[in-house]
Amino acid sequence: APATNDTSQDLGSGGSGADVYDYIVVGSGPGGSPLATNLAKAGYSVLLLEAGDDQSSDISTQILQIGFPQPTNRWDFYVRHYADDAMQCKNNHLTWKLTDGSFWVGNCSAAPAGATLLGIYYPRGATLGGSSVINAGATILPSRSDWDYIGQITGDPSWNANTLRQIFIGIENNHYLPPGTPGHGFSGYYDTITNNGTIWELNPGTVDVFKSMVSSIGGNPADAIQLATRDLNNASPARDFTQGLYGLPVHANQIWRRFSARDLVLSTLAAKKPNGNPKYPLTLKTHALATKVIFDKKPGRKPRAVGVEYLEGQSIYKADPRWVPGTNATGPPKRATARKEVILSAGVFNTPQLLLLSGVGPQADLAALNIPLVANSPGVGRHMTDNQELPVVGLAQQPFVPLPVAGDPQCFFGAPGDPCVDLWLQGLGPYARASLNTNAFTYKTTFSTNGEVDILFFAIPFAFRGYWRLDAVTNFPPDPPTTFGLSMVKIHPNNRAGTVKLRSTDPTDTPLINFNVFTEGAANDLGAMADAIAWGRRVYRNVSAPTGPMVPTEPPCNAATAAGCVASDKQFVKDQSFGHHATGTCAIGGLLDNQAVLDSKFRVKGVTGLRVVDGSAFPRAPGAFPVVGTYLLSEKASLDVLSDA
Ligand SMILES: Cc1cc2nc3c(=O)[nH]c(=O)nc-3n(C[C@H](O)[C@H](O)[C@H](O)COP(=O)(O)OP(=O)(O)OC[C@H]3O[C@@H](n4cnc5c(N)ncnc54)[C@H](O)[C@@H]3O)c2cc1C
Repeated sequence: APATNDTSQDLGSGGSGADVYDYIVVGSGPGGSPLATNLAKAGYSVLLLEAGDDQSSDISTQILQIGFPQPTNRWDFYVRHYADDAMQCKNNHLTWKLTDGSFWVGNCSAAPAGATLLGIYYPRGATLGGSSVINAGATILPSRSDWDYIGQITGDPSWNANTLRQIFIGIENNHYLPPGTPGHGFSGYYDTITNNGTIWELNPGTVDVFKSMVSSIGGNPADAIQLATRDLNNASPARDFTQGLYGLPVHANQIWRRFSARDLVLSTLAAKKPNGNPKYPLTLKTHALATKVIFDKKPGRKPRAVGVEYLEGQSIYKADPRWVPGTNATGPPKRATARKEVILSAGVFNTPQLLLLSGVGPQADLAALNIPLVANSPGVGRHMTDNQELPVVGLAQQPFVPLPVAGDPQCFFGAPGDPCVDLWLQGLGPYARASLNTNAFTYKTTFSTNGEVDILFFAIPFAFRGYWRLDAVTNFPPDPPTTFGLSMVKIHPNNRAGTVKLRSTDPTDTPLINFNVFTEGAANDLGAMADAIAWGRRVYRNVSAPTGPMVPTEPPCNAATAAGCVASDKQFVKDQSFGHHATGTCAIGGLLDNQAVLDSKFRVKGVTGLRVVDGSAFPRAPGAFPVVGTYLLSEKASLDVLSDA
């Protein structure tokens, strides 16, 4: 049975009674849950601490199409893109808090009097299952070179593309390809699905845009629908180098029920022995905010992680939208002890925060906050990267209206009484079918450094300009129904200049987060994105009637030639691009690289008994989307931890 949402509950079973376990895992997202459940299935007692609660009973967390970040399942971070206020101010999607407590979104020039600038909204999942419960589900394997790169920088031959593909085959439960298709798995836990072409037949306007995209690289526009069902995770060695239109796989099953890391935890907890006792020694505590790793420090030996401190209580972290000033933990910090290891999987912002609070980080930063030094690790909270995104927006000659499907009721995004939810529960209706964002177009710009595609587009009749709270008042008009977005995602960004630093020593405070976008490798990244914008404009102009020719509107540029737009396009990208795939704040690297926080086995350098297994560990952004790569990291780490057990 699903866990309850009661405050600070010990929802598992197999712990030892006292707060002593073989392993303690902090965070239940794609980094933590596979590892925690694998260790428990191997017979080790595991405590899984999760600061959020279990929202399984919220139907919107089950239906992929209506799974948005909710106040009950997210933490709201507000980040900077630049240290420089003037540069930051140009962003059109800054969030401000007004004097009456409400939120307003817009750039600095129009901010209401008295408004307090919070920053650029950057939600993360904070619930059982982490961000995999609220994300868009896009499941795109990293490039082969992303895995080989880790092998190169660490000298560890277990990091290579073939091994990681085998791990993928082991976890995937593919619902869109014929069983036996090479490079895929059909009996794992990670459901994958993509469109079967029907969605495009219902959306002829989108297909008109597809045709122009296909023509732009010399393809046959008549093949557009078939191409938009192709497998983007195919095992061909040419995959990473090949431009074109594909189906975009997502983590969901054949009725588009979201798979998330939560499923792994709940199914492991639910498994019973014949006598009815829990089968696996996994203990889950929700509403448990880890605040510190406890170290055993003996002279002449590296400090050893022996447990964690945690606070119990709902919504005690200040990024929780339900947090109200004065909310406290339900008691003093508790302690749990790990006989073997502590593993941090608290996500790209919270794992470095925890390390810093525990005394592992840049020595000077820790000294400035009077945090006793456990290990000087200059790379903690540094080298953060992100896949910057931006839509190339165009207007069509007519609105994008899908053809009606006989019998389909009007849907209400899961609001009470939504008839589409009732249908979905029977495996029917619009929510049980592919949505429009199940397409991808891979594009190689002239700035690709290794011959691989370096931009991924998804094509939707909507301009996806980033994230902000849905209850905020926005300072921009709604888009007309003729709007289309070629949403671009920068693959292999060169910038790793982002930072996560402590705001204070209060573990319920959010850290200070600055992506320092386009600081490193900017000529390449901005060049590629400007190249891709020019391609998007060409695509729009060549869309056939009745949808086209379309008029490119954003980024705005009235120059007569494509070359004339490059400078303003780059500036627009600098001002308005956004991200939500942050990785790399505790990166794996070579033993001699003092910026590498982890060795190739996820062990935190400078101490023992402590690993980091989540999106923080990537030394470069894994492809265009990080989530499936994070599950693969966790599976690989499971092998490493078990081999040391
Ligand atoms: C809105 C949104 C859309 C996205 N869309 C996609 C997509 O389509 N495809 C894709 O590949 N990626 C997507 N991502 C990114 C992807 O989901 C994340 O990269 C991935 O989930 C990271 O996994 P993780 O385990 O590192 O961290 P998370 O998933 O963030 O999990 C961390 C967990 O740790 C818990 N935690 C944090 N601190 C503590 C603490 N101190 N004590 C106890 N628990 C703690 C949190 O509550 C959370 O549950 C999206 C993300 C968001 C937010």
